[in-house]
Amino acid sequence: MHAQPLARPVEPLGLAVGREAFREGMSRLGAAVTVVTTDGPAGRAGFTASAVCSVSDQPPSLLVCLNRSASVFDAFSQNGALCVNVLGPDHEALSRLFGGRTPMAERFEAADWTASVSGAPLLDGATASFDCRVVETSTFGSHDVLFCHVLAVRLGGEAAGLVYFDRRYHRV
Ligand SMILES: NC(=O)C1=CN([C@@H]2O[C@H](COP(=O)(O)OP(=O)(O)OC[C@H]3O[C@@H](n4cnc5c(N)ncnc54)[C@H](O)[C@@H]3O)[C@@H](O)[C@H]2O)C=CC1
Ligand SMILES: Cc1cc2nc3c(=O)[nH]c(=O)nc-3n(C[C@H](O)[C@H](O)[C@H](O)COP(=O)(O)O)c2cc1C
Repeated sequence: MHAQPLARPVEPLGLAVGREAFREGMSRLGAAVTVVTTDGPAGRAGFTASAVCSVSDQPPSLLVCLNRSASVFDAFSQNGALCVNVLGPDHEALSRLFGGRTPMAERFEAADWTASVSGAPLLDGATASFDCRVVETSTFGSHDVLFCHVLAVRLGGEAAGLVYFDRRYHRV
């Protein structure tokens, strides 16, 4: 048997990777929808986030990617604490509210909240909530990546979720 040559002709892959092609591809990477909240000296704030990821279970940690141009950016970077609230199937309207361009008071009026250990608002009825302290921040492109130590986890009654895929919400 002869070994196959390693080099193969390069085939066209499709769209060149500009912003639009990147977003088109990313629209097919389904993700859980969360509302990330904070409270502290810089005030209460929250935004819808799909760029949330588990990092390590020792120490229990996760990351959140936050656009520096978001109105909530200063509150998050100054408070140093946040809560990741994983949304359930009935939270589509809440996700839209926290998804931008709505005054902060109006966003929070739409649901019930409990203060967590870190001070960040925990969403009552969330599928799961991760109360966190921000321990490290990296700046990359338009976003800051917030590395967080998880201080406490609260589980909701039912393991049901909301996924954002193909620019639409899907109940899981
Ligand atoms: N990671 C992020 O910052 C995300 C931001 N969004 C915001 O919601 C708007 C609507 O999103 P879609 O309906 O999904 O349509 P879209 O065509 O704007 O985005 C498609 C996908 O690209 C990614 N994406 C969008 N904007 C991004 C950004 N600034 N940085 C990194 N990744 C980004 C996300 O995975 C998104 O689901 C976006 O224009 C953006 O403002 C939505 C999802 C993730
Ligand atoms: C489904 C969905 C997912 C989003 N995910 C993120 C995210 O992971 N990171 C981010 O910075 N913004 C994300 N956004 C956009 C923010 O929610 C939005 O910029 C934020 O609410 C601030 O908006 P504002 O500047 O009008 O207050 C997402 C929006 C939607 C609708």
